[in-house]
Amino acid sequence: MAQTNLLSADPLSLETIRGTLIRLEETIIFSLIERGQFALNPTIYQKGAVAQLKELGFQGSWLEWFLAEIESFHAKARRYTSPDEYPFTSNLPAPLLPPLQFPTIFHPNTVNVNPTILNFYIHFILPRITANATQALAAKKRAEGVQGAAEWEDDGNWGSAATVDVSVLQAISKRVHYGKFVSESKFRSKPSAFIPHIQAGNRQALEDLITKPEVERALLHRLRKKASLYGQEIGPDGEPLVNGKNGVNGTNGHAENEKAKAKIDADVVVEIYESWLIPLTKEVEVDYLLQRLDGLSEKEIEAFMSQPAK
Ligand SMILES: C=C(O[C@@H]1C=C(C(=O)O)C=C[C@H]1O)C(=O)O
Repeated sequence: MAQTNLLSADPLSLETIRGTLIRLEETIIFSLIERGQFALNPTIYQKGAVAQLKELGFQGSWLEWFLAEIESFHAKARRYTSPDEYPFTSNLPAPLLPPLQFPTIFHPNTVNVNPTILNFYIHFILPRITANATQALAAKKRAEGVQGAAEWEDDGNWGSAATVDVSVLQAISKRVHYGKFVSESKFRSKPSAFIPHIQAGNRQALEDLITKPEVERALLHRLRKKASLYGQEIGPDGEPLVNGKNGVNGTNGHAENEKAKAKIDADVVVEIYESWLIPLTKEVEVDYLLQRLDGLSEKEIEAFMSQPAK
């Protein structure tokens, strides 16, 4: 399955959309594994903390500078002209190439939760996925006589860490904003189920309508399996590394602290989805539905109301 359903025969097929969301799980898990190699390096995320950027006249953080530079280049290469990608940077340059003709899929809307995604990435996701590398750096610093806040500064990988941060943020943004495809698909399948709640501004009723607990349960179960599998350390002999009873790596012991050998903690991946990605996706679904009737005439709404369920 591709990472986008725009090129499929029916971009609003719920099955195709869900297939794309499933495919994005690999992208997100592997980019989180990549970022987990480096320590937190908190200075990267502090606005105005890097003197060299201030000398350039840039007042944001190291990460915001990476986002601005990378997304500006991507915009010139015609990225962000498709309905499934949302930049974190505003005022991007125009594309060098003429825009591709994508099908009109969404009703005009202003839904964009990237500021929230950036916020929870920095304050919730990063500390969790960099915990092992940060703890190892702090131990190394203490061995060198450094104590306190300075223990966490830094492993020097500001460029590599921020480059991966941008990849993670773009993958999470695509995944969360796919909620618009889901909502448009569900709306078109039975407009009359949604219209009264949209007209009443009833967020809870709309969220209850779009929520599919069985899909979420299957997703979290699948995600734990994927994160456990992809997070395994494989030894030179091609066998998974686990901590033996004597604490020595090997293939003959019990996995006493499997997490110590995993590249990523499967519980953390599940928590990220359960606490943030799924709720935010549903927020996008509801926000989009609340704008779905904007600009429509009474006659157009009545036509939707009389449309039989698909
Ligand atoms: C994305 C959908 O809508 C909701 C959001 C989901 C998610 O974020 O993974 C899963 C199921 C639904 O509760 C869907 O129905 O597939």
